Amino acid sequence: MANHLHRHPAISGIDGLTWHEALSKESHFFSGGLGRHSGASSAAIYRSYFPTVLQRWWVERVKRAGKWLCFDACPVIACLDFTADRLAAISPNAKLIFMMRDPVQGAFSAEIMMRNLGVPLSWSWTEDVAAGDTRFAESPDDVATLPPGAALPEDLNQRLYFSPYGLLRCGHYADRIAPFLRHFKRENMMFIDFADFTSNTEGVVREVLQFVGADPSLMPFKALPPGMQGERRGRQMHPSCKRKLRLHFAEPNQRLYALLGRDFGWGSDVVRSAYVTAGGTAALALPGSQKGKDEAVGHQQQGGKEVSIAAVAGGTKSVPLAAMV
Ligand SMILES: Nc1ncnc2c1ncn2[C@@H]1O[C@H](COP(=O)(O)OS(=O)(=O)O)[C@@H](OP(=O)(O)O)[C@H]1O
Repeated sequence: MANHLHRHPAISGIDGLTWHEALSKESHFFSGGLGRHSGASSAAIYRSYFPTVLQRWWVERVKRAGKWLCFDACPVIACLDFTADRLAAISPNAKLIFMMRDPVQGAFSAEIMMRNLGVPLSWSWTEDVAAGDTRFAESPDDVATLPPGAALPEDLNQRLYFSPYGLLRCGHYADRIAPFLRHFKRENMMFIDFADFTSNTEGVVREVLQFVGADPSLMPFKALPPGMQGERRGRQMHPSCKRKLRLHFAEPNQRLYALLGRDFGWGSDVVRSAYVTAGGTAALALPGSQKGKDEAVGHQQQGGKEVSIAAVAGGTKSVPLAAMV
């Protein structure tokens, strides 16, 4: 999406760094790109990431392409709850676009991206689920309500990117959207299913242009290669891990669908999951059931492995994407 928006004559991205393609679309300002004591609350400093007002003059007066718009396609903005009020203080009328991918796919994409960058992760979604598996252990989110201007924890990025639960938390979309709903008008927020973007890229790009107030007719659509594509190099999520993640996300996904009044259909293959309990009795767990309860009921220890049996019932990541300022 960022690559498409860059093509519009009225839209500028950030003036990014060059060593990785992510840095030409993502400021990482709110997650401490300028240091954890930088406050990440200053409008002037945030503005310095973007082209100068000379660009506005060029776009609006010379090219006559409409109102000049800038965007920051930094997914961590929406992964960190404390960013909502900082962003609102800087740009209260920003248009927010949340592009959300099936969080199971998103979690694997995140691991692949980090491994391809050479990050030595101590865990992998390619491994079988084991008894007491720490990959799914909940960790506290002690930065959720960090006050504006407060210093960021030194290990914020490690927690966000390197800890499995840090990544899973990003996929609890209803919870991540909630702070933004408190600080921004609903009509300034747009929600996109990544699957719609990939299957109907032109249509979704056009909708985004209309939403932000850019004239779609000024940008003839062109198919582009996927941005930030992660080479799999034969790596696959372990089936047991995938099932466990499906169950992990079933309840947060249902809350997202209720919040937005729209069923994204992620993991519809595990609509009903029958587990074998330790006593050998099958228990039915529905995606809307209470968080944590499913796992307590449904997993059996067999030779040190945790076993779940999913009954398939029909059918077969963020991320949040951009803040327009
Ligand atoms: N047009 C199009 N079609 C299909 N897939 C696409 C497209 N654009 C981006 N992608 C896939 O999106 C993943 C990268 O997303 P992001 O650029 O948002 O990365 S990040 O979240 O900012 O890290 C990354 O997913 P994976 O390859 O699964 O890792 C990209 O391949």
